Amino acid sequence: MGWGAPAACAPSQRGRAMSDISAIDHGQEASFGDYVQLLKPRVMSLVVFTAMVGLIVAPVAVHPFVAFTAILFIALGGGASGALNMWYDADIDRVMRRTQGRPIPAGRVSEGEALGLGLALSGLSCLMLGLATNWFAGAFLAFTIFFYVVVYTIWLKRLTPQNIVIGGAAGAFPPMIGWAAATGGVSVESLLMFALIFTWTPPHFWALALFMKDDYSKAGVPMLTVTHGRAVTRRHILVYTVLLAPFAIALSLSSIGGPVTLAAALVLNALFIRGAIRVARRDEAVAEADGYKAEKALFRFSLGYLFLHFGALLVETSLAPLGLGGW
Ligand code: HEM
Ligand SMILES: CC(C)=CCC/C(C)=C/CC/C(C)=C/COP(=O)(O)OP(=O)(O)O
Repeated sequence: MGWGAPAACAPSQRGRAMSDISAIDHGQEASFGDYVQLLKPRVMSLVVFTAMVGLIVAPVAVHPFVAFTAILFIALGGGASGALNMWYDADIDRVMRRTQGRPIPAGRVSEGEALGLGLALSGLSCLMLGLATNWFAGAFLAFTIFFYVVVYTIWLKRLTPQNIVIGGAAGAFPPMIGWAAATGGVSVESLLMFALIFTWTPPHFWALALFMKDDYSKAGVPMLTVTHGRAVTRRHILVYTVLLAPFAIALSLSSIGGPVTLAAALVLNALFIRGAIRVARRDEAVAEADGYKAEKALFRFSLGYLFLHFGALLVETSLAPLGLGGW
C-alpha cells in the first residue's frame, strides 16, 4: 500500500488569490438555497442522524428541549465544516464535473463569504452546544470540525490516497458527540459507534470513486483509484467491508444493542460483504461496459446500511419501555 501521490498525479495546489474568483467577478446573485447548499445538507443529514442516535441511546435521560438544541447545533457545526470544506476546495470543485454546480465554482457565492459563514457557524455551534449540554461536547464538536477541515481537507486530501481512511474519522465522531452531549464522556459503546462509521467510510467512498475516477484524476486529487488503480481499490473495499462486520456485531452485543440490532448487523453485513465481493471480482472492462452498475449499487447500499444500522439502535431503545429490545 503506497503512501503519497506519485509524481504523475501531483496534488492540486491552491494558487489563486481569493478575490480572483469571487462571485462579484461573475456578477451572479446568491439565493438562500445557495447558502444552504454550502452546508452540504444531503451528506450531513446522515451525519446528524448518527449524532441523534448517539444522543438518544445514551443511558442518560436528556430533556427533549436540550436534546433538540444539541442536535440543532451539531447539525449547524456539521454544516459549518461543509462550508469551510467548500471554501478550501473551491479550486478542485471547479474542475470536477460532480462539483462544478456548487455555489462557489458556479460563481454565486464568493470564497470569502463561505469562509466567513463557516467560521461564524463553527464558533456559534460549538459555543451553543457547550452551553446547552456540556463543554466536553462543545470541544468535541470543535475538534471534529477541525479534523474535517484542517486534517482531512487542507492536509491529507491532496497528499495521500489514505486521505479518506484517516480523515474519515471526522465523519465517525458525530455519534460520539451525541453521546458526549448526553453523558459528558466517552464509553465503549460510543467508541464502537465510531469504529462502525470509521470502517464503513472507505467502502462508502471508494465505491463512489470507482465511477468518478476521471473527476479526481482531472483535479489531481490522489484518491486510491487514481494512484493505485481500480483493481487495488476494489480489493481495499472488500478488506474494509470485512473489517467492518466484527465492529457491527460487537455493537449489537453491547449494552445499547439487542436482538433487533444483531439481526440488522447479520443481514446488513452479509449483504455488504456480498456486494463488496461482487465489486472486487469485477473486470474493469465489464464494469465500464455496464456503466458501473455494481459499484453504484454498492455506494447506494452503503448509505442504506448506515441508516438502517443506526435505525436499529434507535428501535432497540424505543422498545425498552415496552420491556422489549436490548439484552
Ligand atoms: C471522509 C469521509 C467521507 C468521504 C470522503 C465521503 C465522500 C462522499 C462523496 C464524495 C459523496 C458524493 C457527494 C455529492 O456528490 O455531493 C458522498 C455522498 C454521501 N455521503 Fe459521504 N463521505 C464520507 C463520509 C460520510 C459520512 C460519515 C456520512 C454519514 C454518516 C456520509 C454520508 C453521505 C451521504 C448521505 C451521501 C449522499 C448524498 C446525496 O444523496 O447526494 N458520508 N460521500
Ligand atoms: C459534526 C461534524 C463537524 C461533522 C462532519 C462530518 C463529516 C466529516 C462528514 C464528511 C462527509 C463528507 C462530505 C465527505 C466528503 O468528502 P469531500 O469533502 O472530499 O467531498 P466532496 O468532493 O464532495 O467535497
